[in-house]
Amino acid sequence: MRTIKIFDTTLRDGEQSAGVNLNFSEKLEIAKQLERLNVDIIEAGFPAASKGDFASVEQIAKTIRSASVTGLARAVKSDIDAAWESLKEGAEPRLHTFLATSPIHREYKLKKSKEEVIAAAVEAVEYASKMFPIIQWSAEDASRTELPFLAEIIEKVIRAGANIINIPDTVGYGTPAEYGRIFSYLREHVPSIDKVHLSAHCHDDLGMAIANSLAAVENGATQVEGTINGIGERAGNAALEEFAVALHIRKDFYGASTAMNLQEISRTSSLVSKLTGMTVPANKAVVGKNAFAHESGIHQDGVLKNKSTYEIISPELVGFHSNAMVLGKHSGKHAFKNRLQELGLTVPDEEIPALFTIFKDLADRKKEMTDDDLAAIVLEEKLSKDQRFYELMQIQVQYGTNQIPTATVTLSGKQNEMLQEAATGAGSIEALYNTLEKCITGEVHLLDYRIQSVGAGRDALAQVYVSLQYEGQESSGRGLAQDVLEASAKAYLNAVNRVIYLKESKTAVLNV
Ligand SMILES: CC(=O)SCCNC(=O)CCNC(=O)[C@H](O)C(C)(C)COP(=O)(O)OP(=O)(O)OC[C@H]1O[C@@H](n2cnc3c(N)ncnc32)[C@H](O)[C@@H]1OP(=O)(O)O
Ligand SMILES: CC(C)C(=O)C(=O)O
Repeated sequence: MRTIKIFDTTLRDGEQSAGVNLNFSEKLEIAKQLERLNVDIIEAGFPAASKGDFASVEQIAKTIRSASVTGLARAVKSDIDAAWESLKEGAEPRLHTFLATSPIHREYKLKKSKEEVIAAAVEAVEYASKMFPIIQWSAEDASRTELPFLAEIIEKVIRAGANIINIPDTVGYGTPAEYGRIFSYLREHVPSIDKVHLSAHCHDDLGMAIANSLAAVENGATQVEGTINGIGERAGNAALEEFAVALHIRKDFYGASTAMNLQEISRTSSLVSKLTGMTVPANKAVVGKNAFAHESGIHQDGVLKNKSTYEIISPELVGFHSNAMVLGKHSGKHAFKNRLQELGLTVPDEEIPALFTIFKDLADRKKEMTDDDLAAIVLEEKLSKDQRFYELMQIQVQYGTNQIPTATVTLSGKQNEMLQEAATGAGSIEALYNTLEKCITGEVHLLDYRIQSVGAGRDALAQVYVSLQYEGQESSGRGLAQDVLEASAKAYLNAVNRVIYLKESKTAVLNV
């Protein structure tokens, strides 16, 4: 089994993502997490680019001990000097220097002939080798470079002292077969190729960064570069978490793995996402919110019978510890009951059908049911079942910017009688609570009212907490509903019902 080295460039190429600007301490935080993830090389920045970049590369090099820290430099002496100054105290100082080789870049950007490009690259590597023990040289835009010229310049930079040769697909133009062929071509046509490591660096402009990286591995690459969550210039880089998990899951096919601590993937991904502000799409492979979610009944049934039916990666493998099986309107009783058990909610079998009806009713209106939703509806149902003296049947609230809010409420009362009232208030909630007060026998004083959403999203459930005084007794109540007003009414009634329940229980005890 070959071990592929992981070169993380989240802090250099990743930070080149439009709109991303990490400060010193954020970069350090990410570098420390990358160390926990156990990547082999951390490209901490481009030291010559700015004082800030220099300082963070320097600090990261001094701090990180178990990974090799590197910095990028053009084929320019002052860039290489800046890189050395910032990296020299690292555990294993390593330079990453590059020069474009493709005809497009030579002609339009560098304005250099092939000979001039070779001379500049060789000079930079020779200069760097007086300082750095390890030098990586990259042929920028390698995938659009004439292969014989690529082989020629690579042979010369190896002789000049480069230890790692990187073949970037700078603009994400290569296809897997084509990109893989570059590696096999170089292995055949560069005489000194066995003295160096070959590295793949792929961009995702055509969505092929991972496929290309894997093709490179099949054709002899021993190092793969990329970023966490695939962030980076334009469409981004190869997502390292996807690459490492692909190798792990398909080691039977690739015969290769990485030293990455896969359990740290979820934490690393969420840290990078938080600090860069680049949210991870829900359907993103390996780290997306839905990556381990099974929504439809047939899939859920299959997974419950044997996970391997629909799950090739376990969430635990990459550090997700909760089962994210999404329950929704297409779910069945098996999945529902199973989820309750996993949440530690013990519900007797005979109560499952009633709960399932409530759940389905809500799921019809809500996109998906989270664990919090499930726990909330089950607790609501379980805990208030015996305490329903006043029960909400219907509410109607009229509200307009220039109108007096008016509420109409229908309740079922203590003796199952129908109670109906209407009242106004300064706002909708006050109108509602004034109406409820008219329905209920006895005096009610509202003491506190709080509302919060259960889970996220516009269709999140509303959880209302009230505290009130009913017939001289303080009580609190909870109400859960998709609508704020309904949740408010339920919370109010729940608090009143608790007082009645307490009084009735005391009477019952006294009567025994
Ligand atoms: C594919 C990649 O991701 S490469 C890395 C890209 N990352 C970055 O560019 C971020 C950091 N860059 C910077 O801060 C700035 O571009 C600096 C500090 C490096 C240079 O800034 P400036 O001196 O203002 O030059 P500017 O960026 O406008 O132009 C780049 C110059 O470098 C030259 N150049 C580009 N690549 C190389 C190279 N590998 N070796 C030598 N020269 C190079 C360009 O031809 C151009 O030269 P010119 O001024 O003679 O035309
Ligand atoms: C500097 C090189 C490696 C690069 O980032 C690219 O070509 O994409």
